[in-house]
Amino acid sequence: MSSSSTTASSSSNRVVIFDTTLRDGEQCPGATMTFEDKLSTAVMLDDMGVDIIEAGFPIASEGDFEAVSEIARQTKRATVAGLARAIEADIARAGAAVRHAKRPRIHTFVSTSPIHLAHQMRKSEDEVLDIISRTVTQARGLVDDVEWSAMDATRTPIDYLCRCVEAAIRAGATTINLPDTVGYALPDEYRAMFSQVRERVPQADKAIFSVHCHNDLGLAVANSLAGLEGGARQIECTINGIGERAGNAALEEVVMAIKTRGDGLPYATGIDSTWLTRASKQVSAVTAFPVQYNKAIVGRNAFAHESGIHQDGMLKNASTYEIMTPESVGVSKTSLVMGKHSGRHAFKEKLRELGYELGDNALQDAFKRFKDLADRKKHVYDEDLVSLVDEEMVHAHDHIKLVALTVIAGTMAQSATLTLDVEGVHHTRQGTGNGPVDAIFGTIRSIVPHEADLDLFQIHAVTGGTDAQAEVSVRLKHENRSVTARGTDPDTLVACARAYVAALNKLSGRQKAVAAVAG
Ligand SMILES: CC(=O)SCCNC(=O)CCNC(=O)[C@H](O)C(C)(C)COP(=O)(O)OP(=O)(O)OC[C@H]1O[C@@H](n2cnc3c(N)ncnc32)[C@H](O)[C@@H]1OP(=O)(O)O
Ligand SMILES: CC(C)C(=O)C(=O)O
Ligand SMILES: [Mn+2]
Repeated sequence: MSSSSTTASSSSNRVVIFDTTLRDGEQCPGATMTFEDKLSTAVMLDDMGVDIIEAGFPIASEGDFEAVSEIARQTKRATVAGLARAIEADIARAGAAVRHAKRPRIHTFVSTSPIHLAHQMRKSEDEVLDIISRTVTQARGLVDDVEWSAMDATRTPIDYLCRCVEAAIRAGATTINLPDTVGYALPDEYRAMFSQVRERVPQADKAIFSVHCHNDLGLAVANSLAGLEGGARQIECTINGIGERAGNAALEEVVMAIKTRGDGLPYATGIDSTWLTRASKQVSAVTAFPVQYNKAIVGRNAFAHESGIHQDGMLKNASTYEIMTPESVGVSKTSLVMGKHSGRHAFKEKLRELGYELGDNALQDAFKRFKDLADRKKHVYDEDLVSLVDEEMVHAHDHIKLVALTVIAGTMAQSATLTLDVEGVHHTRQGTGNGPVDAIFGTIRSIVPHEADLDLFQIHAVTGGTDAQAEVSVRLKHENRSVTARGTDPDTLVACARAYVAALNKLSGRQKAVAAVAG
């Protein structure tokens, strides 16, 4: 795979894919990822052919700095970028985090719109121009590959935007990103902004122009593609479209639009599209953000046909109702039916069909849980396996584990007796509550005291039937940090306990904050 800065220019049709799942994606409330989640996601992004991985915002926290540094060390092909405000300390920190990468990039940004200059930055236009020159020069002193972004570009008067872009290019920026930070632009406006800036700024052809679109009006993908028509050749996007507020342009949608509509969109990316389903599942698993059923490309229904006329057409010829094949996004026609008599080979093959490739240990653990499930449940559906493997992938490094749970529920009393394994030591407690779920959560809290509040609690069935697995989502909030986690089990109350414990693991992350287990 060739690096972005060497191949993309507005005269080439190669579009650079800049993935910001680990930075802008992680900015959506509750989507916090652990260090291990970030590393495994970065490895996957590298394998699938992403050109640039924005690994985080190194000044934001020690954890983000460590994650960006480790991703920089481990990434084999992609450029690794760290985000920095137009502040000396941010740029130094980003430079230190990415310096071990084969291809390091510093991505620095500053606001340019009158609204942001007046209310957020409280600086004049000239002061910001000066800041751009200083900070881009500083970044170029640290790395050769510097991206500069005009925050809120789409609400910036074009004359001033051109002066800012000119200052950034003169100071050495190699990529110029003009984001639709607030998701306000219409496709034609966004295209025109790129055309005008590229036409008016001297030496604009020295830089690659980049789109970065938010989905507040549901236009993020349409705007990103319109930006290409205006001469941009880098698209900033995220898996499943996660990101600040309504999210960013979805990587899978951008990639498949380009691949499927080569006639109208004469561009190419370096992404191997057969990874898209797996990538979507991995990001959904590590963030615990469900993918909506009708989500384009990767939703559960994206290739499902229910109505008679459509099914009839599909049986005669798939092109009647499918504009791309499921195989092209990594969904194979599933054929194996799994049950309690299935063996490891079939299990492994089935997971491959569903888009998962597990290491030996994870496969063994998942197989054991599958057998347990098959003993308890009449039909093991694909959705059951997906939930089971998602859990396995996410919880391999947990330091708090649910060992046993007994619950008394009903009209007379509600209590929970619970055993947790905390860093290898078993703790058992009994507690009561206002209902069985309250009793379980209270008992967990008494074993592992913590300050976080329960911010969200949701239950839904993974499949139909009264023996369906329950999937429970729990969001915990502590100060300004919130994490979401999922737990599944045929027993709804066990799923509740699993979800709460998973959220606690995520919240304490690597800090082993559970050292304070109640004696
Ligand atoms: C559009 C985007 O997605 S921008 C990226 C947003 N992402 C994040 O904010 C996530 C990570 N952020 C953080 O961890 C924190 O906000 C930090 C560490 C970066 C900064 O924390 P704090 O120093 O406590 O500042 P706080 O977040 O309250 O305020 C932001 C400050 O940065 C300034 N600022 C914002 N953007 C920029 C910029 N691009 N360049 C320079 N200064 C900026 C604001 O004006 C404000 O400065 P002030 O304190 O002088 O008023
Ligand atoms: C930091 C910048 C690129 C951003 O995320 C935005 O403007 O939306
Ligand atoms: Mn953004």
